[in-house]
This record gives sequence, structure tokens and C-alpha cells, in this order.
Amino acid sequence: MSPCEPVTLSRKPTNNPTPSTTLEDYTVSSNGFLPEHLPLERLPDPYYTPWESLTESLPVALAKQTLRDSVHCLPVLSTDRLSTEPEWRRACVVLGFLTHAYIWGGDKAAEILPPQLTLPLLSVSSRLGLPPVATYASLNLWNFRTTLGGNLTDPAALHALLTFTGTVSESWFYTLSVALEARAAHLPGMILSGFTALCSPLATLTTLQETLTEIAHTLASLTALQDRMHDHCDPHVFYHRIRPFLAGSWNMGAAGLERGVFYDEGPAMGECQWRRLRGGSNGQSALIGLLDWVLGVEHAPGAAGEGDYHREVKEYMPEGHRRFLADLEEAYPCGLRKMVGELVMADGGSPAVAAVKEAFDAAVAALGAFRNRHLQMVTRYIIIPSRQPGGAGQGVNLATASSARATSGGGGREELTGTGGTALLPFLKQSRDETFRARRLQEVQAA
Ligand code: HEM
Repeated sequence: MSPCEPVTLSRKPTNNPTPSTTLEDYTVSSNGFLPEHLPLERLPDPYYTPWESLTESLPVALAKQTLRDSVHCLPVLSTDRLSTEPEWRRACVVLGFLTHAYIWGGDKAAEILPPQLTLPLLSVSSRLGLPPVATYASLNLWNFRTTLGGNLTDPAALHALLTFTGTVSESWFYTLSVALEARAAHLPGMILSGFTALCSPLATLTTLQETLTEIAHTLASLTALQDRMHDHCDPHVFYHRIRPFLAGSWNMGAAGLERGVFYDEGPAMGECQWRRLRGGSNGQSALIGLLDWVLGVEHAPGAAGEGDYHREVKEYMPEGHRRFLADLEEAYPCGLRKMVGELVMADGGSPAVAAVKEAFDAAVAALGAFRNRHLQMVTRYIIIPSRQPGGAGQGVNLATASSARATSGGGGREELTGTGGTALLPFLKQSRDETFRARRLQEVQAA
């Protein structure tokens, strides 16, 4: 088979609805999963000044431990005066930060969230299709501004709008992910048009190979950028001061939330309930979900005792992004892996097909390398600080709970918990191993 010969394999979409070809339908922009325009820095309606004033002084209020009192003094504001999408997103950012600051901003975690936060948070979250908690979207995707000419791919040009600590480490931690998303901004469109092209009668092996090569190339750039976390994010500051605020209420018994968090909706309102939700984590990035799907990476449910983490975190993505992944998965199950597998089975001896297989393997290896580097970062930012004596600080939170586990002996390191509530090391290793397994094409064929 020559590279320019049309490919004639069964890679037609299933009978299910095909993905809309308009990325905007999925709130995917020319900046990928980042918004088209810079996020709002403040809600324009003065009605929301009480929220904005409190978030402005968030690091100070947390340091002085006055944040909870200030929240109690807030009026219960309605979301009726939010109109544009950027305003709803800004409200989501503000309320996400205030909620986590309230829960973790004391010597002990607060188990009860007051109506000043629950009522607007539930309304905003429901409007955006997100759970009522801080997510990757509110911490990262919608929480940045730019300087230096506004190049989103340059982390030095990005600054977080809101932080819990006011530290450079925290701003860098969030905005490095913004730069990562920006560097991969072309992937959603490229992949979507790649599939459209591959489903045409004139599809060629060259198109397939070029798509795979570009994915591998972009992933190598993301891995290099990930390494720059060390430039300005101090592991000690991250572990002891930042990470505790990112924790959710899922699997946080050791950090003081045995039952989760009670969302008090006030008298005669809603059905107040205990909720156990995962905290903010880059695991909620639709970009990584997209790469997993396109390379046919299969994450086994029940991995490392985690239920179906990779499926479940999709519920923590903005509604449009979640729908984008779901439509692609439904229309083209197992992404390019299935196509490559069919080619190899049909004509594995041809040099052109061998080149496609090589490009596929390189792309999978690049995603595996990304996850390997991520594991190294987790070691530096969580495992090592958790074992260092004397830094655990006061109170009960994710840092003190993790340090107690890590230093208790008996292999405690395997029990450390991520902000998303996972048993982090076994879980991350399994995700990495599942990535490399995508190279076994015969397994998807058998499925
Ligand atoms: C200091 C930096 C970072 C630390 C300490 C860290 C830590 C963690 C931890 C503990 C988890 C397990 C899930 C949980 O319970 O939260 C996780 C998941 C994950 N993180 Fe990070 N992370 C960091 C930065 C990043 C960056 C920059 C990315 C890039 C997108 C990233 C991508 C992911 C992904 C995709 C997952 C889900 C697991 C997987 O698919 O392999 N992380 N991270």
C-alpha cells in the first residue's frame, strides 16, 4: 500500500450522531479548551461587590483566619444579575475559591457550608454543568490574565487572577496549565478535521501519519513545559500552603471530612444534603481526556481502588467539553487506535502501514512519557515534602493528614491521597501503564 493510496477500512462513524463540526458548539475556542477571550477580572455589576471585595483580600483574610466570619456577614446574593457567559464563569471562579477557603481556612475543616455560598454556588454550577466545588475550570481555565503581549503559551506572561495564598508559587501552579492548554490549542480542531478527512473516500495513510506525528510532537512540547513547574513553584509552599486548599470532600476522612460537606441551603430551601466531591485536579483536563481517547488508551474501571476515576472526572469538566469528548467517543470508539489496528491487520507488511504504526507508537510513547514526568513531579511536590519532618504545621488538613500517613511507617507512602481523593501513587502508575498498553493493537481488535 502506498502512502497516498486511499485507505478503505471500516472507520466510518457509527449510527450515533456524529460530532458537530463546529467547535463553538462545544465551547471549544481558537484557544482550545481555554476561552476565546481573556476571563473577566471582576463582575461588572456593583451588586456583586461583596463577593469581589472578599476575594480581593482572600490571602489576608485566610492568614488572619477571618475569612469564615466575613462569609457569615455576606448577603445571600442572587445569580439573576449574571448575564453573559464570562460573567457566569467569573462567578464560578469567585465562589469556588470562597468555598474552598471557607472549608479549609481554619484549624479544622468546616463541615457545613453556609447559604451565603451554597445558594449562588449551586445555581452557578448548575448553569455551567459543573459540580458545586472548585474544579480545573475555575482554578485554571477561567482564572488568568496576561502581560508581556498576551502570549498564552508563555507561562511567564500569565498570572492567576485569584489565589488562596498570594504566592508566586500558587499563581505559577495554575497558569503553567493554562500555557499547556494553549500550546495544545490546535489539537481539538486538528483531530476533529483529521477524523473528517479520514472518513472521506480519499483518505490517505499520509493524513493519518501526519496527524499522529503532530500529536507526538505537541506532547513532547507539553512534557518539556510541565518540567518548568520547578521554575517558580516551590514544593514546600505547594505541599503545605497551596495543596490543602485544593482538596475536595471525597475520601477526606483523615483530613477531617468523614461525612463530606453539608450544603446548608437555609430554611425552606432545596433539599440540603451532604456531598462528597473530588477537589480540583488537572485530571479534570479535557485535553488529556482527548489525548487518551484519540490514542485509544483504556483506563480500567476500579483502577487502584478508584472506581471509574477517568470517566467520573468528566463530570467535573464544563458541559460543552464533556459533550465534545462524549460525542467523539460515541462516533469513533477507540479513536485512531482502532484505525491503525485495522490497517496493520489488513496489510501489516507494507512499509507505508509500518510507518503509520511507528507514528502511532511514538504518539503513545509521548503520552506515556508525559505521565512518567508527571509522576516525577508528584514525587517532588507531594511524596518528598510529606516525609520531611517538622513541616506539617498546625490544624487538620490534607498536608497534615498526608504527612501523618507518610511517616507512620508500614509503607504509608502508598496511602497518600490526591486532592481529587485518589490513592495517588498506585492510581497514577496504573494510568501510566494503561497508556503504554495502547500499543497492543490486537487488544482493541478483540474488544
Ligand atoms: C505540582 C504539580 C502537580 C502535582 C503535585 C500533581 C498531582 C496530581 C495528583 C496527586 C493526581 C491524582 C489525582 C488526584 O487525586 O488529585 C494528579 C492527577 C493528574 N494530573 Fe497532576 N499534578 C500536578 C500538575 C499537573 C499538570 C501540570 C498536569 C498537566 C495537565 C497534570 C495532569 C494530571 C492528570 C491528567 C491527572 C489524572 C491522572 C492521569 O490521567 O494520569 N498534573 N495530579
